[in-house]
Amino acid sequence: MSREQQAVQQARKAFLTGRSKPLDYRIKQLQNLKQFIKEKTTDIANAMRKDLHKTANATQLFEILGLEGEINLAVSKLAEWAAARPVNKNLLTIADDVYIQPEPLGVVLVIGAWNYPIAVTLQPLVGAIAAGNAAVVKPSEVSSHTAKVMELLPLYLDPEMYKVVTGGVPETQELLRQRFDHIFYTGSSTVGKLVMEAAARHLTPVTLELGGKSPCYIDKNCDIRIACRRITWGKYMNCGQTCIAPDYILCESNIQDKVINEIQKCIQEFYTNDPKSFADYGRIINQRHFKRIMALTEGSTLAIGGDSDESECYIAPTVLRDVTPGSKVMQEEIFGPILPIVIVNGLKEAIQFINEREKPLALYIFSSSKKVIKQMISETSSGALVANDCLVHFTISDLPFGGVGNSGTGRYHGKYSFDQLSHLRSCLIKKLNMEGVNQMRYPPHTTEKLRWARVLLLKQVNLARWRQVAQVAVIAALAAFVVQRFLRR
Ligand SMILES: NC(=O)c1ccc[n+]([C@@H]2O[C@H](COP(=O)([O-])OP(=O)(O)OC[C@H]3O[C@@H](n4cnc5c(N)ncnc54)[C@H](O)[C@@H]3O)[C@@H](O)[C@H]2O)c1
Ligand SMILES: CC(C)=CCC/C(C)=C/CC/C(C)=C/C=O
Repeated sequence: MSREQQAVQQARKAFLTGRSKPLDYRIKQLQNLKQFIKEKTTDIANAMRKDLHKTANATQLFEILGLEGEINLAVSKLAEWAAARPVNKNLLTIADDVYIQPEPLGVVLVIGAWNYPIAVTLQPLVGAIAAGNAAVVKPSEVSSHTAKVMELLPLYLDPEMYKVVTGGVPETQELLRQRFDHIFYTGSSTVGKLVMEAAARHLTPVTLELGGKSPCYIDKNCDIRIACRRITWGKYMNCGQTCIAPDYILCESNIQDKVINEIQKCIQEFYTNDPKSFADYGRIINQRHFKRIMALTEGSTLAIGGDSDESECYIAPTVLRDVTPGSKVMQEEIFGPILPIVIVNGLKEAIQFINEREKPLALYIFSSSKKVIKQMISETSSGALVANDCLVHFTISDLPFGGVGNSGTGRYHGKYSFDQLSHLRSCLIKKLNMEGVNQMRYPPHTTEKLRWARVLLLKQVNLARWRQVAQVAVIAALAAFVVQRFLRR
């Protein structure tokens, strides 16, 4: 039996004991997860520096804070999320208990990516634990140092219920041959398709947190200085290796020079004149990606940056101007510090440009006009839309985070993680009395019964607005009528 098979079997066995169901157990595991990130702060920071040249503070700010917030929220809201959820009823079921009962799915496979390895691997795990599942966690082998730290997780969590399997493509493929109750994958759309294919063999539902090109439209009617500050931050953070980084700028030709000028000033302000020796400027994860990104710049005109050093996987913050839609850099997600500017002739053309391509994970618009922002919202589709800023939607636990179409399927963060990794079971508990009310659904199906069925089924009842007494009165009246109509014949 392979190591992967063993891990899944043990996790399933642990799940079947039922011990992950009580909320106290889940809360304890979530607290232990928090203890892990607290006690391993230095190990995580060191690993992140080795993998991605991130400073300890950047790791705290962009990975740990969000994870901590998600854990705190899950701990404080778990009782509410896990409770039965009463629903509105129709008159036919007014006397019944009708509610949604969230229940654990079983064993969840979490496959993480390398760019924010802690955030994108452990935030889904928070949802899996909160929802009462067992989990097998597969950190990305590409961020190998951080993966090594995550191997220590079972020292903090129930080691039979939560497994960490490290390894590369063969190990992931072996995992994907196993049967899971949900697969939560973060990574590229190409591998996302393979994950979905493997999941389909077991009819396993998937969440796919993918990527793609996230456009950024700058309207001429906007404070270009402020817009460029926020775009520069969102683009060059983690050396452009952020799933929701603005991939390219769309703007009119008459503001292009100003945009370039303002971005140049911000690069200097944020990363100094020498980003290569500046601690808060990152590195490309490996030479394969370095070569891929450098090749994307071929055939386009350089406006800012362009320096690189393969031995250090360093690529300077770079802007390309007057980029054509057919250029290499516009054919795939850049996932690096290259920012192309594509010229469009106003909002309408920008919208058309966006709609002719895959639905993005994030769409950014900078404008002082509410009307322009509204038009962008109503005439396009994307996982998220942010106006006049970049990335910050990721920090709001009440916003579902996820893509649409090619950028992903499913969503998470906060209660969305809990729901995504739960089965929302429909429950209807009827009593064995009041049989008279049911006459209208039994044969023979007369026209008169159908008339009653229309009333009983189509009339929605909002229980919150009804008092107990009113309910009883309606039930009594209905029962009396039906008994009189059908049973006395
Ligand atoms: N939507 C999000 O939340 C989010 C977050 C981070 C990254 N991303 C996207 O991820 C992409 C970058 O990540 P990546 O794909 O380079 O990460 P990656 O190479 O680390 O792959 C992700 C995971 O898939 C596994 N994998 C890779 N190839 C495989 C194969 N052939 N078969 C089975 N498993 C395989 C890896 O082991 C890893 O655990 C970008 O497109 C980015 O936008 C999305
Ligand atoms: C701390 C603030 C203001 C914002 C954080 C935004 C951020 C780091 C987003 C990255 C989200 C993420 C894990 C993307 C995956 O590629």
